[in-house]
Amino acid sequence: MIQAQNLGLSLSGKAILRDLSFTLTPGTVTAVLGANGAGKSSLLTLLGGDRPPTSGTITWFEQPLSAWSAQDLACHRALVPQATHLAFPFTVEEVVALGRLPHTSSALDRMALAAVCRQLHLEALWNRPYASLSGGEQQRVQFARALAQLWYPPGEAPPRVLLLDEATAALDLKHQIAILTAARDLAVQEKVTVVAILHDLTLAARVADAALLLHRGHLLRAGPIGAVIDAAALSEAYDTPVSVLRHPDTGRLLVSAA
Ligand SMILES: Nc1ncnc2c1ncn2[C@@H]1O[C@H](COP(=O)(O)OP(=O)(O)OP(=O)(O)O)[C@@H](O)[C@H]1O
Repeated sequence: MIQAQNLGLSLSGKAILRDLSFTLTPGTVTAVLGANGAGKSSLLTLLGGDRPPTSGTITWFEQPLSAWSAQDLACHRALVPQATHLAFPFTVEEVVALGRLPHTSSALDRMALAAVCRQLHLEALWNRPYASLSGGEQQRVQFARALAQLWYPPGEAPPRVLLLDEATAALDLKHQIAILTAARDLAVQEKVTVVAILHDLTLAARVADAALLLHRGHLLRAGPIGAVIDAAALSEAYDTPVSVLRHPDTGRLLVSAA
C-alpha cells in the first residue's frame, strides 16, 4: 500500500501541489488525470522518490519513502517517461538490459531479458540500434526496460511500483492497448502498484481501477474510476464541457469534449 498524506510541493517559490491525500492499492492500476500543468508529472516524481515533497509524507509499504535507499528503490520501482533520447549507440537489447543494472544476478538478468522480449514481441527489433527506431517503437522498448527492472523469478513477488508518464501517448491504438494490458496484467497477476498518467480519458476508463483527478495542483476527485469519470468533474478539471457516454454494445465509458 502507498499512502500519501497532505502532500505539497513548491518549486521556485510556486505552489505546484497542495494538500494531496490518497491511497494506492497493490494489484490495481490508478490513472492520474488532469489538464496540462495540473501537476501530474510533479506528483509522479514525488511518488517515485525522485524528489522529496515540500510538505506531507509518503509511506511505501509501511515505511516512509525517505527511508528507502536509492538501490532498494531501483529494484522496486520503475518509471517510463514520455520520451527517452539516448546519446549512446545502444541496441534495443542493451537498452532493455539497463533495467537490470540495479540487480546483481547475471543468470536472472538473462531470464528477465528473454521473458520481456517474448512478452512484448520485440524479437524483430532486438538487435536494432535504438536510435533507428520510430518514436512509438522506442516507447515500447522503454516499457520493456521498465518491465525488466521489475522482473523477479516466478514465485517471488516483492512490492513493486510501475509509474507511467504518458507512456502510451506516441503509440498506435493496438500498441496502446497492448502496453496498458501488460501493465494491468502485472498489477493483477503480480500485485504490482501501477500509476499511469493518461490524457486519453476513454483509455483511462477502460484500463484503470481508480483515478486521481488533479486540478491546478489540488485533488479534485479520487476514487474508483467510475466515480472519477464524471462529466461535471471532468468539465471542471479540463475547463471545457466534457460528455461521458456508455458504448451501447460493450458498456464501456466513452469520454469526449461535448
Ligand atoms: N522546476 C520548476 N519550477 C517552476 N515551476 C515548475 C517546475 N516544474 C514544473 N513546474 C510547473 O508546475 C506545474 C505542473 O507541472 P507538471 O509537469 O507537473 O504538470 P502536468 O500536469 O504533468 O502537465 P502536462 O499534462 O502538460 O504534462 C506547471 O505549471 C509547470 O510549469
